[in-house]
Amino acid sequence: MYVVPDQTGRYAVVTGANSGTGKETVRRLAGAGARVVMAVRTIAKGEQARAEILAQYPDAHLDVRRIDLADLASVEEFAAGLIADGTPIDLLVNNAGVMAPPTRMTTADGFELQFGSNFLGPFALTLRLLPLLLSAPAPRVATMSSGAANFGRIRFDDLQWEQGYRPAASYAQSKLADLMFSHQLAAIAADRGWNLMSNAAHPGYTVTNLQSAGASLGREKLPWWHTLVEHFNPLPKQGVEQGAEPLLFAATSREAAAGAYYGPSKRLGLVGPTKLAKAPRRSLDAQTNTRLWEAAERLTGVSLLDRIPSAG
Ligand SMILES: NC(=O)c1ccc[n+]([C@@H]2O[C@H](COP(=O)([O-])OP(=O)(O)OC[C@H]3O[C@@H](n4cnc5c(N)ncnc54)[C@H](O)[C@@H]3O)[C@@H](O)[C@H]2O)c1
Repeated sequence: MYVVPDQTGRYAVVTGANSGTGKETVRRLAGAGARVVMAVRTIAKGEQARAEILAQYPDAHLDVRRIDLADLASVEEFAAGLIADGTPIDLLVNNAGVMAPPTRMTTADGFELQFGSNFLGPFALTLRLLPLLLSAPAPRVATMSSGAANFGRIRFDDLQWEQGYRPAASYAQSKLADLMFSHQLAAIAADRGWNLMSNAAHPGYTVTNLQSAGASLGREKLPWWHTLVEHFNPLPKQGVEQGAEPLLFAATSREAAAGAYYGPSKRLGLVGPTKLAKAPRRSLDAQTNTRLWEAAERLTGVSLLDRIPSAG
């Protein structure tokens, strides 16, 4: 079991903090002494998770705040709240995500739901919080990708899946985009001499709400392929305590490195202790990563130069 080093004095923001690996990440960060902003879409669910964590760690400093990553105005409002507070952010954990709505859905801004909430929302959030991150002494941005990134391809000619939506391929694209974003942020930080560590993780196969039926995704019942996977799947699965470890390692370990990608080490990389994961080749091409970054700046209207006027 990975032991999170002392986080006393560190201020963290975790998205998707009310369930799954996000809630476990908050629990372990709080247990190690961090103050944590629990960024959630539904305040009541966030408060419920907060109460559960406080039952274990009564002295934890947990602040539940609303963000909808599928709505750029909500991302801006959330960031504005933190900017108004002015507290330097030591750690941003881009954990939240959705998987494979059976039919094409869109965000408030008209983006395909997975590309919008798994990649563009976190992209805008990270850029908006950069000034607060860069005012912390040793800031980190840990981003949750997925083994699905291995099967992803960035469809620059149809990022929003307007020509033939495929749920799993769209999820894979969004998670590859997360990894490319993490690599590109690390490259930018190195280039500009920022003391900011950007890295990424994937949780292997972890039992969470991600795979459940959910009316909010238009999924009254599980997709057929998921039922097959559940019944015949010989793949190992793990609980959130284990599944959150690569992300916690990326976010807190003194051995973690900028630009690195972490995942479980055993049985097809789906379970087991954390180790460096092999990033898909497609996530390592600097030119393509720059192209994706520029597309994200255009689509979100949030750019690096706006955030850090003196940069460049
Ligand atoms: N569980 C797995 O096996 C697995 C595998 C690979 C990657 N992942 C990744 O792990 C991360 C966490 O997922 P999980 O497995 O804990 O599932 P989960 O469904 O329990 O957690 C996802 C969280 O994201 C939040 N979220 C979704 N859309 C949001 C939005 N628009 N705005 C704000 N929050 C939003 C949800 O409310 C929830 O709290 C995701 O990024 C997912 O892609 C999970």
